Amino acid sequence: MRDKPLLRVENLKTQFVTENGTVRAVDGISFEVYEGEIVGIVGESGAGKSVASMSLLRLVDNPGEIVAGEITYKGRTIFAAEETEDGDRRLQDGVLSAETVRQEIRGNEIAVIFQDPMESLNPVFTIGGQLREFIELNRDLTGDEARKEAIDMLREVGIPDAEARYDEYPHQFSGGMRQRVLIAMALACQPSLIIADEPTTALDVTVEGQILDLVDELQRKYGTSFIWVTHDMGVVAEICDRVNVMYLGEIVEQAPVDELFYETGHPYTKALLDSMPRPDRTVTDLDPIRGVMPEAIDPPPGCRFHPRCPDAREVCRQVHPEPAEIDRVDGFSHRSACFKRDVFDVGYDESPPLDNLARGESERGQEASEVASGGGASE
Ligand SMILES: Nc1ncnc2c1ncn2[C@@H]1O[C@H](COP(=O)(O)OP(=O)(O)OP(=O)(O)O)[C@@H](O)[C@H]1O
Ligand code: NI
Repeated sequence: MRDKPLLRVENLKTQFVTENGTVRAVDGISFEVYEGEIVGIVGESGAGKSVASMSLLRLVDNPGEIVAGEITYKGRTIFAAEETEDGDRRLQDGVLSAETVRQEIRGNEIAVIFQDPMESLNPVFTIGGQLREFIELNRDLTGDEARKEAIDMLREVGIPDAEARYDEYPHQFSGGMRQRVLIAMALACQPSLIIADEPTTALDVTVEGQILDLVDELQRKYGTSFIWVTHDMGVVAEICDRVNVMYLGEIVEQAPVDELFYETGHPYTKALLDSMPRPDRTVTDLDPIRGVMPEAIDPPPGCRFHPRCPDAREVCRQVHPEPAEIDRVDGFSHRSACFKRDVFDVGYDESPPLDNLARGESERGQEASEVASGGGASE
């Protein structure tokens, strides 16, 4: 048995009521974060990664609302509600108020790093001033002590000449440097968990690699847990311990990172991996994922991935798969929501294959790439 998780999310649902209908952005996801691990949330644009991570601190913007599920952090209930029969939601007793989550949990316990540092940094104040003020607000340090701590933090995240650059403004820092400042801010309150929503996506790959190395190092030093949101399996491979793969509001696969890469359970995960550049294959070998992800407003019936899945069968169109445990590794579950595995007793093997668009295109795509590699593509 493992220790209790730091964070537990159960059957979380977050929706946006719009003119065109209800967007089921996050539709019943469950996962845990244990102490000291980096947990990835990966998936294509629109999968629900950001809404899911913002829901954890109840930071969903209007008209979004968490409609169901339970979020517990160190034994405190950040959110717990149930859908009533008439479709309303009812908060359970003992749930922290939104105010308490903002004051006692956010920053001190769970910090957030966003993709665009300029959203979090004020252009008219110096980097050092902002960091110092943040430290004064959140920790028992003032004046020179806070200044010294701010400089130490800048040094810690790899800002060269930290003392001199303390007095510079955000626009004098490169994108990578600004992202390092945000990491310093997140770490400044010594939180147990940092939620990072694609913080390296806008950076070039070299700088991205440096930031990922830094996070890895700091994670080891401070033992901080991370939730790392990305659309990039390369990033997942580099820093995550365990991974949640999201598709259209659902977690379709969940596994320790090596298991996900080498014992892939879900065709969507496989498609993400096949579309990832790797040193051992040429660009022409890359296999983009067929079709586009449908709208979360009107998800396909059955398995939501079935219209794009090369392995889809009739049963996949009719029955909706929930993630089920297909293996256990080092005490962690490997869950997949695909009927191909024997744990699902729904007659996948006897079910007729779907001759859908994805299959046709998949076969054509394969021929094309065979031709390309047979032609001796060099780059
Ligand atoms: N304010 C909003 N109003 C209506 N729908 C929204 C709103 N915010 C997000 N959504 C919808 O919720 C779904 C999930 O969006 P989300 O931003 O979480 O995706 P994501 O996986 O983070 O994508 P990306 O990689 O592009 O950041 C999408 O269908 C999106 O259109
Ligand atoms: Ni996002």
